[in-house]
Amino acid sequence: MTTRVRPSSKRCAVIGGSGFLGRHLVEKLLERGYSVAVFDIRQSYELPGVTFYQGDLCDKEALRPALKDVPLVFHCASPAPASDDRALFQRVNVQGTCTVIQACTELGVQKLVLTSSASVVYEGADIKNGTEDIPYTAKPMDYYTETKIEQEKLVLQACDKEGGLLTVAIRPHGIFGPRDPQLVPILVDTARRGKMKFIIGDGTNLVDFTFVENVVHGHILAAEHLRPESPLCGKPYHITNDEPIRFWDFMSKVLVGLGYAAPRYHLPYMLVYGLAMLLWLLAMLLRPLVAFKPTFTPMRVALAGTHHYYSCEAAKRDMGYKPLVSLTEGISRTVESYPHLRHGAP
Ligand SMILES: NC(=O)C1=CN([C@@H]2O[C@H](COP(=O)(O)OP(=O)(O)OC[C@H]3O[C@@H](n4cnc5c(N)ncnc54)[C@H](OP(=O)(O)O)[C@@H]3O)[C@@H](O)[C@H]2O)C=CC1
Ligand SMILES: CC(C)=CCC[C@@H](C)[C@H]1CC[C@H]2C3=C(CC[C@]12C)[C@@]1(C)CCC(=O)C[C@@H]1CC3
Repeated sequence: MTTRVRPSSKRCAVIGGSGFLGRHLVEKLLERGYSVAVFDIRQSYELPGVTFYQGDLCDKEALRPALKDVPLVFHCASPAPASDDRALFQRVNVQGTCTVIQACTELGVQKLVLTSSASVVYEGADIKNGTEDIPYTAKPMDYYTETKIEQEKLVLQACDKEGGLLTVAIRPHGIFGPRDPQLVPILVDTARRGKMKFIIGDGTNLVDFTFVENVVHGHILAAEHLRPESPLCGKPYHITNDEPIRFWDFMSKVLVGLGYAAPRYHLPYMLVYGLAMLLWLLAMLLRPLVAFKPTFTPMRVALAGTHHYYSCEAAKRDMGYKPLVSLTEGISRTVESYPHLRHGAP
């Protein structure tokens, strides 16, 4: 007779645990007494309490050892949104997520928490205090969003309350914090190239930026409240700082905090959006001859010039979520963590 090891409830796996959010999640889980298996295509650190498994999540055989005897799996791996490689997004976010679900089911994992994105409902028009019942956009603005929608559907549909895998999706928005490879580095790079002088539109559009530790808190609460009888089963939840801020005020606070000038001059939104569309078409047409990646993509211009903030009332109600770190504190901790990106730093 074979005896199956009963997975310890303080064991979990983090797929994408080498990334920005993943590593913060791993650190908090360790603090809370979990032992963690990290599965990622690259290893970026070593920590006591973490077992590292390197591999591609599309490869079930590579995944299996990381998920064996683990009751709880967090899936926060994805190619970076800045990539415009449709085949890669399709392979990793869609096929790879099917593989993750299959592996979890075959290995008897009890809970799967997916990091989705609030952008699954965003199509370039204003969203004010959006709730989770807004339908998925039928017109995703990039391949990243297109495949995040498919990924979220797959995970939520896999939820089986009758003794099978339980699933939930967390939808963060505008994650920022120490070690973020995207937001602050893109902003500083744009400023260093002298392109952060302009505000797109009238500058009053409100947006959610969410400090990474609040996103981590939302993930852990979701995992701990996910039970067959709980309302979380098969549902998506927005996790934000619950403090929408003007996009350009946020950018200015970070820039000024790092010693750069805040943008001052206004440009009409439709003009910049039109130019970004033209540039994008040009990039497509010239792709066989020259590869260039415009900074001002239509998606980015839309994000910079429209309202997009979301309600996190459902997370408060169903899992007792409350942001732990305010926007002001989050911005100052973030700015302090980037001495090498300060104005004048070598
Ligand atoms: N950052 C944000 O503002 C937001 C992020 N999200 C979601 O949060 C999650 C985490 O994002 P973030 O931490 O910013 O991203 P990161 O790119 O920092 O982390 C993702 C990690 O997954 C790894 N990875 C990519 N492809 C594979 C693969 N095929 N197999 C195994 N590992 C892989 C990446 O490796 P490598 O770096 O080598 O590609 C990286 O280590 C993502 O799902 C993202 O969609 C949602 C909303 C907002
Ligand atoms: C709220 C949210 C979803 C943020 C996600 C992160 C990125 C999409 C942004 C981080 C830095 C932003 C940025 C721009 C667009 C959106 C970001 C890339 C601009 C390119 C918008 C146009 C400009 O004038 C320069 C901006 C630099 C920073």
